[in-house]
Amino acid sequence: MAAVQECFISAPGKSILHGEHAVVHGKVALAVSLNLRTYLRLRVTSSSEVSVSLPNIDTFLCWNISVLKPLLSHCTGECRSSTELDTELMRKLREFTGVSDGSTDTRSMAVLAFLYTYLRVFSQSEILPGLKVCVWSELPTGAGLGSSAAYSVCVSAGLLTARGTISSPLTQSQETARWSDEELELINNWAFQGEKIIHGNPSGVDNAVGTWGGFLRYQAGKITPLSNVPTLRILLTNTKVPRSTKLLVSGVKDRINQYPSVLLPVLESVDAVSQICERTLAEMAREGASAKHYSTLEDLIDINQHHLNVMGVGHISLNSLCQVTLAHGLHSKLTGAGGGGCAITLLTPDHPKASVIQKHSPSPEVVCHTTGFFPKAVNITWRKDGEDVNEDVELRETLPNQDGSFQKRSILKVPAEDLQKHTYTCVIQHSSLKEELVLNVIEQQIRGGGGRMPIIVGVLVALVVLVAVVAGIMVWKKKNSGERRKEADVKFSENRFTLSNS
Ligand SMILES: Nc1ncnc2c1ncn2[C@@H]1O[C@H](COP(=O)(O)OP(=O)(O)O)[C@@H](O)[C@H]1O
Ligand SMILES: C[C@@](O)(CCOP(=O)(O)O)CC(=O)O
Repeated sequence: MAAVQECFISAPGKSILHGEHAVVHGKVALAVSLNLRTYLRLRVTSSSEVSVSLPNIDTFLCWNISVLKPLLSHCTGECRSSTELDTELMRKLREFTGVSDGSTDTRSMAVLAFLYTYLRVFSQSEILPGLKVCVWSELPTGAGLGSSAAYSVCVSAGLLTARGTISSPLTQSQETARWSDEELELINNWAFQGEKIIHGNPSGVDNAVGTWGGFLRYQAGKITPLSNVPTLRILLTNTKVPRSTKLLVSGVKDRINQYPSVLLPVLESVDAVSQICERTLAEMAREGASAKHYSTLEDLIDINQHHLNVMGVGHISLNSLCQVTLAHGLHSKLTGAGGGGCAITLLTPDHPKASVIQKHSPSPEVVCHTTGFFPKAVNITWRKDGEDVNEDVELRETLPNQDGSFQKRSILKVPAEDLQKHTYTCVIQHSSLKEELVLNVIEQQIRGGGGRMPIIVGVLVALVVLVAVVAGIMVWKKKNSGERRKEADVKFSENRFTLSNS
């Protein structure tokens, strides 16, 4: 396979709905990719140096290839295996970089993971190539959103592409291209090694989401994409309390060893939480979301948050976040390794607020406008003296609001005299309403259910990183690309490359 000289790759972060920590011990986790990504630009150079820029962690390093080559002296035959960590290479790298075994230092971990992958991927090639690599991210580092996995996925995909082990997926005429499942699996395996270096004992769920994207069920290495899921609104809040995944994961292990009879049933219970959640989401997608479904999801969040506290990965900042949201009727839990970092809050359906407006120019018409509702599905119809009106109706597209709710309008063309002679009503049906919302045109009412969400969003806004719509594949947004697109040749969006010439 021909190696490429230059590539631009990105991988998403993730949020775990349920199953963090338990997944390290073979239980089920449910996780979803975020529209926050890590980016890598790699260039093969004719120089004898490998230079790495990691601006998020203030790290800019350069090595001469002649000092790296001896680190591979033990490598013969099987040295390119992507499934097992080469402990001898790790020992040499620790000696070379001066990083101790128990270190959790951000820069050291990132550099070790990069050098390890570089040396192993190119261990069987004639020469170690000169490279210029830059990795940067929209994800907060060490906040539970899988920044280390997104980093490892980008590094693995970039180096494997440069080595020619996986194909360059783009041709000149293509805007998007996909790696094959085999190639994605290879990227994922190598990324898992990177995760082992950074985390110590990862389950593999983070790199799986970073590689495949979308909504996944993960258990003991088995990755199952879940497509039959409803759209949920999840508020993601960063407590900004720093913590180390590596220490938290090993702390849970110690606790299990100390109190197996207490902790093992807790892990079983978390497993059951993930499974009930999965079934509930499938039911919501199949039958439509009901208040009972939401109540189940809220119960599961509360139960799991208690379990995570029992595992010893809670934090006072997370407890107060849960209390603040609960005071407004909303349920939260930590996401990722905990000990600080991020939490998720399930936002509940919102009632539509509605109004009708009469317009006389350019032609007489009435506009029925409804906004602030969630989920997206809504029905707006018109009635004349109680009978449905289907003619002269222009139904506009449902549009998103900034807070994740939606708005929609319907326009009825009707002569002014008809409005005097007949009773026209606009009727709104939405799953959050017990009864349909009926607005009389002449009264020009402004009505609607009282939404509590604006208050909540206001309360949390200082902490909010992102309001994520969590379901299905999160497509990379062009409008957010700004400066990045100018540099972009190739993007890796979930499991796709996207060519960007602008
Ligand atoms: N943008 C980045 N540049 C370099 N290294 C990164 C970057 N993002 C993450 N990392 C590496 O991943 C580590 C964070 O991993 P971890 O503690 O598991 O947190 P997270 O929950 O964000 O994955 C950092 O210490 C660093 O080594
Ligand atoms: C705690 C754990 O379940 C998730 C860790 O996620 P993060 O590194 O905090 O983003 C560990 C793992 O699954 O490897």
